[in-house]
Amino acid sequence: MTSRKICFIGSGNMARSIISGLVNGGYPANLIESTNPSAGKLTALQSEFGISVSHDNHQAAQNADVIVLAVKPQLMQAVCEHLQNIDVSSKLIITIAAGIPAKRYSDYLNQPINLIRTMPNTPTQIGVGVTGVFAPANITEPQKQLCQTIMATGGDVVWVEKESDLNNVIALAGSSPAYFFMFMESMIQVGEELGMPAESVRLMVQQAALGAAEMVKQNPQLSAAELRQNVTSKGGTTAEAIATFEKGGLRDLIESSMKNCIKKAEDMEKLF
Ligand SMILES: NC(=O)C1=CN([C@@H]2O[C@H](COP(=O)(O)OP(=O)(O)OC[C@H]3O[C@@H](n4cnc5c(N)ncnc54)[C@H](OP(=O)(O)O)[C@@H]3O)[C@@H](O)[C@H]2O)C=CC1
Ligand SMILES: O=C(O)[C@@H]1CCC=N1
Repeated sequence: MTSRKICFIGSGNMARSIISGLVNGGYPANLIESTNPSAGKLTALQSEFGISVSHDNHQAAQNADVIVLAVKPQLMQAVCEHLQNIDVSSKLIITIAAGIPAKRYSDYLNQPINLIRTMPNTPTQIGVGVTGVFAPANITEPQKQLCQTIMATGGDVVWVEKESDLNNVIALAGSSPAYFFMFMESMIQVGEELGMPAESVRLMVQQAALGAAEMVKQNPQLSAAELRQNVTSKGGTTAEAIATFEKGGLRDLIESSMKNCIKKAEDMEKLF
């Protein structure tokens, strides 16, 4: 495992997920620092993962070999401008922000930089995440390998050749855990309205989702459609549920949701 010092600028949901993946994946906690303006998240990260924490972005970035930019896109410019007088020529910068083109960061930092753009997702916190990664042409193989090592502690890593493909990654993986949570949220609500005990309802929905995902994973020779058909007895109960989804336009809805997700990322790129 690498011995590079990593600092996270911003300690919100996604930084926490990556830190959790890193520490649980064996990355030394004493090489990780995370910054945030408010104290609560820092205290929690420090006690849970044993990492260093700070309110001082500048000092943390100065001390790090790898800087992970993990603030909201609209704060990114101001956060980077505050770091402008740090010489980052020997550092690797990894951004996780949606909707900011890689080339903008050298303007924000006012110097040439080594930056890799990534799109992780929150299941990274339990080691089953997936991260899309795009490296601009100036990034070296050792820098790519370092990024791969860091992001792989949280799960799978998918490298994309074209930066624009990262917006597809957002729709497929970055944002998509929320789609599945919403599906489960709705099922849990119905189950509870049917009068089943909340704990049993959650267990059934959770295990059905987990089991379905695991079956996709363990049966690469079968398409998702075939796995669905294997559940669906002719004239049976599942067929009725699926027909209701079809009639309600679920497939069109999924397509337009994903396309709107991509469009939002593209629109954000025009703003930054
Ligand atoms: N959540 C997700 O599933 C994913 C998010 N991303 C990207 O990750 C980034 C962060 O998103 P997410 O973690 O969800 O957002 P959060 O709001 O949870 O985290 C952002 C954090 O940045 C902190 N912050 C605000 N200002 C500063 C500052 N000046 N210096 C340092 N930290 C600061 C905030 O602190 P405070 O709350 O105290 O203001 C907050 O803790 C975004 O760019 C997003 O596009 C990418 C993939 C997936
Ligand atoms: O919702 C967002 O903008 C971020 C990016 C992907 C997941 N969360």
